[in-house]
Amino acid sequence: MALLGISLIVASVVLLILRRPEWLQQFWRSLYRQASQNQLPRPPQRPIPRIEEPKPEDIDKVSEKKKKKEDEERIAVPEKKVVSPPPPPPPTVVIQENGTTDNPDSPREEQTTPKASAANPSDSVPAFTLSVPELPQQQPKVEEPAVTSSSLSTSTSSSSTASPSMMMPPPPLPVPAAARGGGGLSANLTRQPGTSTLPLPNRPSGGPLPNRGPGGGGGGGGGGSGGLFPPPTHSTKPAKPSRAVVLTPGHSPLDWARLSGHPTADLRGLPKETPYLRVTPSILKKMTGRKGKDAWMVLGGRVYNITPYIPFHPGGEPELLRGAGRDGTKLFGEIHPWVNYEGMLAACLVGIYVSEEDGEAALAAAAAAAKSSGASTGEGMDEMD
Ligand code: HEM
Repeated sequence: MALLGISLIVASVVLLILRRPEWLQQFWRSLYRQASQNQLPRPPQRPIPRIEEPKPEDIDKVSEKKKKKEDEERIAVPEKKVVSPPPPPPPTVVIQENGTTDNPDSPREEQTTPKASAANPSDSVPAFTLSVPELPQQQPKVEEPAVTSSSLSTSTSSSSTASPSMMMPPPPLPVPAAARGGGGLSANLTRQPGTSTLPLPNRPSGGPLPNRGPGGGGGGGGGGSGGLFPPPTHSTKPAKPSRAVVLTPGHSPLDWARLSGHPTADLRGLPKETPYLRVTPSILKKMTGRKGKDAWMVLGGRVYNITPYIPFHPGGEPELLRGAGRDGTKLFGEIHPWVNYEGMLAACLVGIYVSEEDGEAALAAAAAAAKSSGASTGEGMDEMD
């Protein structure tokens, strides 16, 4: 009889575990809540053995027999139920309750395995609420078209926040360029003083520019119709027509480079051993390239014999001789400052340009050198004396 009673008790316990009636789960919940309030970090499986009714260890052994009876009575459940009483889901659910302070719904508790379910979907949006306040701040700044600003959800707000930083400044308006077209002369002038950088980017996209007119460095004559893009120094219509001459064969710039570029080239027109001379103004003014004399020219404080270069000068002999017998530095710079005269005339270097006092000694030395060589330049030097 005792055995039968025990078996009945065990059977009832097992049945309770399997069926999990509603009142039992609520009972467990309340128990676990009390326990969790006492100490928060608590393993979920702790309260289980307390709640269980007094179960002697012997019962486990006997329960196998009683199991068959239960099958006959109610449900056909395999041996799992006795071997391992399933850990009740309520503990895990209770943990969630501590955070949300809400009681879970009863029908959801029927799940055997606890699943993460959004108990309060309305509360799970704090991440979006953070980005929301940024929208009203930046929308007035950007002034975007209606496409992006109309329907902006919280997710797209991040993209909208990135766009203003990437956006370029407002494009140059064509209107001021057109308005500026009226004042033809002011085109070049306005670029230099005030808006130094702004007009430049406008130029390619702004359509026709105002007339460059006679101002600037280039547009000399009728520059009114032309002058779209090139700056004044590179205008399509040069101020003066090209004065370049047709060089005779064998006198191209490349030929001059080949002739004067040789290391041993000596085109000074002086005896080879003659040192660099101190050329005074009185000497220089006689070396004009006329009357059988060489043409000397001062460029940058140095005196060059430009005689051998005459047939190579792209500007022609008359132009080149304009600077002969004098200091042609200024004239040279006015016409073609980009020309590297130092390199081109290195083999033609006679000496340095000095004052009369400083050049007396040099004059005597040069005269002596000229007498010893008897060259044509020697005659010139004699005349200088
Ligand atoms: C100071 C006296 C000089 C005058 C008045 C003079 C004048 C000229 C002129 C009118 C031109 C033609 C420019 C054109 O294409 O329209 C020219 C071109 C040229 N001259 Fe002279 N020149 C002088 C001295 C020199 C000297 C000493 C050299 C050599 C170092 C030289 C080298 C050149 C070169 C290389 C060109 C061609 C430039 C170019 O095409 O860009 N010139 N010169």
